[in-house]
Amino acid sequence: MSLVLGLTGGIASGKSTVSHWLAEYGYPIVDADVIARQVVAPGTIGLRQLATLFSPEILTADGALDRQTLGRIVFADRRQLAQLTAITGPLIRQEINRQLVALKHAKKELIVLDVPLLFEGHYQQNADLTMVVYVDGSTQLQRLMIRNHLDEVAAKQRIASQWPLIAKRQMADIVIDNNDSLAATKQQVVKFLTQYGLQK
Ligand SMILES: CC(C)(COP(=O)(O)OP(=O)(O)OC[C@H]1O[C@@H](n2cnc3c(N)ncnc32)[C@H](O)[C@@H]1O)[C@@H](O)C(=O)NCCC(=O)NCCS
Ligand SMILES: Nc1ncnc2c1ncn2[C@@H]1O[C@H](COP(=O)(O)OP(=O)(O)OP(=O)(O)O)[C@@H](O)[C@H]1O
Repeated sequence: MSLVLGLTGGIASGKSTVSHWLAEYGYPIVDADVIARQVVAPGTIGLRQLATLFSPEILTADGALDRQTLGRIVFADRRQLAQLTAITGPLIRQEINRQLVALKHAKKELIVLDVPLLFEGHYQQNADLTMVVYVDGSTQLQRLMIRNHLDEVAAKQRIASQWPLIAKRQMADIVIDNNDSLAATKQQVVKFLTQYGLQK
């Protein structure tokens, strides 16, 4: 039987960093952010629906999704974010379920379900264990501002569009503290793998 690890955190808390390490160990990753891009790729129903709902400025000259512009719109307006999620959410869920079924069928020992909105979207029901990558608010804000070239107001809006990270930490089976160095974080991931007999 496969062990499904629901991996989550807050925006820019270090989820992808941890999932890359787990992928290096050879474990398959079901990555909601990657799927979220696939379901609105050029030519998809998802993109057509977004183009109808939002203003034409969300499309680039060659008809692809201008993610930066859409991000600016939806993270500044909860109503529009809800409209976006109403379109992308079911498409993402369907593809996540499809990948999980295929990986379980292939009897993968560990399947990593990497979903930023794991708890908000009740995806923990699909997981045997949940892991939250945690950082303090000030570190999260700083890393997000640097990575996405956002000012403080825009970065705070993005953080506020998700459940507080501290609440997610309380809900998790396993907490990875990513406040310090990457090496210190990796050590915690290796400890988890060892505890569960997954160190290859
Ligand atoms: C708004 C979009 C176009 C911005 O794209 P961009 O490339 O700038 O960001 P990216 O997709 O890499 O997301 C970065 C992070 O933003 C956060 N985030 C994304 N979508 C949401 C959302 N609907 N609500 C709260 N936080 C979100 C996540 O922490 C995610 O890891 C994009 O995030 C999107 O299409 N979001 C809707 C799809 C979705 O709900 N994704 C979450 C997967 S469950
Ligand atoms: N321990 C660390 N020390 C310094 N920088 C870090 C550390 N961990 C992650 N980072 C940096 O912080 C940023 C956010 O990390 P990452 O992209 O892994 O977060 P995420 O949770 O996957 O974000 P998102 O939900 O937005 O996709 C990245 O620029 C990453 O390089």
